[in-house]
Amino acid sequence: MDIKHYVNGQWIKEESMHCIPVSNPANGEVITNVPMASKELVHEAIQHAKHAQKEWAKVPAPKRADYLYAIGERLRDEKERLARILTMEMGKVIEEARGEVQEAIDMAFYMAGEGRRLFGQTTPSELPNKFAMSVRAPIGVVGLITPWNFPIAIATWKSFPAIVAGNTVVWKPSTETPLMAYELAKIIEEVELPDGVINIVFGGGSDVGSLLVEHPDVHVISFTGSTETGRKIAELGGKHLKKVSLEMGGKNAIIVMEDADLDLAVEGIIWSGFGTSGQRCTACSRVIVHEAIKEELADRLITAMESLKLGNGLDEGVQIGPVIHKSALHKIHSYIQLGLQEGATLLKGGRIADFESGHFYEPTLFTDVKPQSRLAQEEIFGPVISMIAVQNLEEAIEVNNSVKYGLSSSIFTQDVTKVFQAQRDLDTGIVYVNAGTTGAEIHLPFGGTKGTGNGHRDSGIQSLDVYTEWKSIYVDYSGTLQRAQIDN
Ligand SMILES: NC(=O)c1ccc[n+]([C@@H]2O[C@H](COP(=O)([O-])OP(=O)(O)OC[C@H]3O[C@@H](n4cnc5c(N)ncnc54)[C@H](O)[C@@H]3O)[C@@H](O)[C@H]2O)c1
Repeated sequence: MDIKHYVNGQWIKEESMHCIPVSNPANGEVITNVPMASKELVHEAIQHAKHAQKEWAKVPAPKRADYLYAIGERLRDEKERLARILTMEMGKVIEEARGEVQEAIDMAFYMAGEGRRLFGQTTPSELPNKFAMSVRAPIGVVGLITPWNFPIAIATWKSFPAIVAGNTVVWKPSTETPLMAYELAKIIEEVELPDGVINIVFGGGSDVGSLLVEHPDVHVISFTGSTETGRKIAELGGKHLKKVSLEMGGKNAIIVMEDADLDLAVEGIIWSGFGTSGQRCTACSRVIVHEAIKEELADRLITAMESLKLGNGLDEGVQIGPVIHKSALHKIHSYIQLGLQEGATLLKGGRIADFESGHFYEPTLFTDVKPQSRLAQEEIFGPVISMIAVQNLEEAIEVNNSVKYGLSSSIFTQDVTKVFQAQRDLDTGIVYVNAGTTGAEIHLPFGGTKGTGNGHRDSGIQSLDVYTEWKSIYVDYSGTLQRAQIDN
C-alpha cells in the first residue's frame, strides 16, 4: 500500500521523498513505507489550513457537524476492515482493534451532536439595556501529534472537537502506525470535507513534530505521547507562547483491599495489565495489595496467567499480541533485570517469548516490589505487573500517589467507606471502583495529573476547552454611552 500525505484535499507524493518501512509487529513483514514530509510541505499544509480556517469558521456549526456524521457512518461501514489493518500495523488483538475503531465512530457522532450545542453563557449586565454573553470561538490552526498505541482513536478525540468548533487541523501521526491515518484521510476525502480542514503530514517527531510546535501559524498543539517528549514540546511551545495540551505517560495502580471480590480483582488486573500487551497509557503496572491477601492474590494471578494465549492478534482466541518493535522488547526486558537487581521476586514470565518471528514478551508478575524502586516508579509500557504489599488503605493511597504520573487508578473493595475515601484521596485524573484501570468512555474527560498532563483533557465536553477561546460579548442597546467601571 502506497501512502501519501494528504494536504488541502490532495494526495501528495514528494519527488525527493524519503520513506521508512513499517512492519507488522506480529511477524516482521513490511506492510507499507511511510513518507517523511519535507519542511516545505509541512509549511504548505499549515498555510492551507490557515487559509481554509477563515471560511470553515463561517460554516454554521450544525453544518460542520454534518461532515462528522458522514465520517462516523463511513467509519461504521468500514469498521471490520479498519480493525484488521489496525491489528496489522499496531499489533493489538482484533477485539481491541474493533473497540478502538468503535471509539472513533462514537467520537464522530458525539462531537457531531456538539455542533448543535457548543453552549455559551448569557448573564445579566450590571447596566440597564445592555446584554452580556460569552461564546466559544475557534482558535485557528490546530497541530496534532499522536502516538502509535491508539492510532485512530486518539486522533479523533482531538480532531473532531477541533473541527466542529471551527478550527482546521494539521496532523502528524506516529511513523509506526501511518495506515490508520491514511485510511481516515480516504474517508475525509470521500465525505468531501472542505479542502484544508484536515491535513495529514507524515514524518519524524523532532523534524515534522517540532515544526508544528514552532510555527507561528499553528495556534494550538494537542499532543499525546511520552512524558519525555511532552516536556520537550512544552518547552518549545512555551518559548512560542503557544497553547499546548499534553496527555502523557502513566504508572497506574490497582488497589486490592482485604475485603475485595478476588475473582473480579484478578480479572481486572489481568485485563488492564496484560491487555494490549501493557501498551496503554492506562495499563495497570502496579498492584497494591493488602498484606493479608497478597499470597492468595499472587497464586490466583499466576493461575490466570497460565491460560493467556499470545500470538498474532488477527487469530481469534489470541488474548495478547506483540509489542510494537524490537527496541520496546529490549526495553521491557531491561526492566526485568533491573527489578531483580532491586530485590523484587519474579513470580512468572520475565522472558522474551519464544516465537519464530515478531516481538512478543511473556506476561510478567513480580512481588515484594519496593514502592520507591525504579520498577515501581517508571513507565515500562509492556506486560509487567509489580505487586506491592501494604497494611491499610491509607498506605495504599500513599503508595499509589508516590509516582510522578497521575493518569488512572482503581480500587477493589466491598466497603463503601473505603470507596469514598479512595475516590477523594487518589490523585489521578481517572478513578475506577471494582474495575481495572482501563476502559475510559469517550463522553467523559480523559487525562491525568502531575507528569501525565498539564491540566487539559481529551474527550468529553471538556476537550472543547482545548480548541476554543471564550469570547465575552456586550451589546448595549440603551442609545447612550454607558460607562462601566466608573463608580459615580
Ligand atoms: N495520556 C494519554 O492519553 C496517552 C494515551 C496514549 C499513549 N500515551 C503515552 O504515549 C507513549 C507511547 O507513545 P509513543 O512511543 O508514540 O510516544 P512518543 O512520545 O515517542 O511519540 C509520540 C508522538 O510524538 C512525536 N514526537 C517525538 N519527538 C518529538 C518532538 N521532539 N517534537 C514533537 N513531536 C515529537 C512522535 O513522532 C509521535 O508522533 C507512552 O508514554 C504512553 O503512556 C499517553
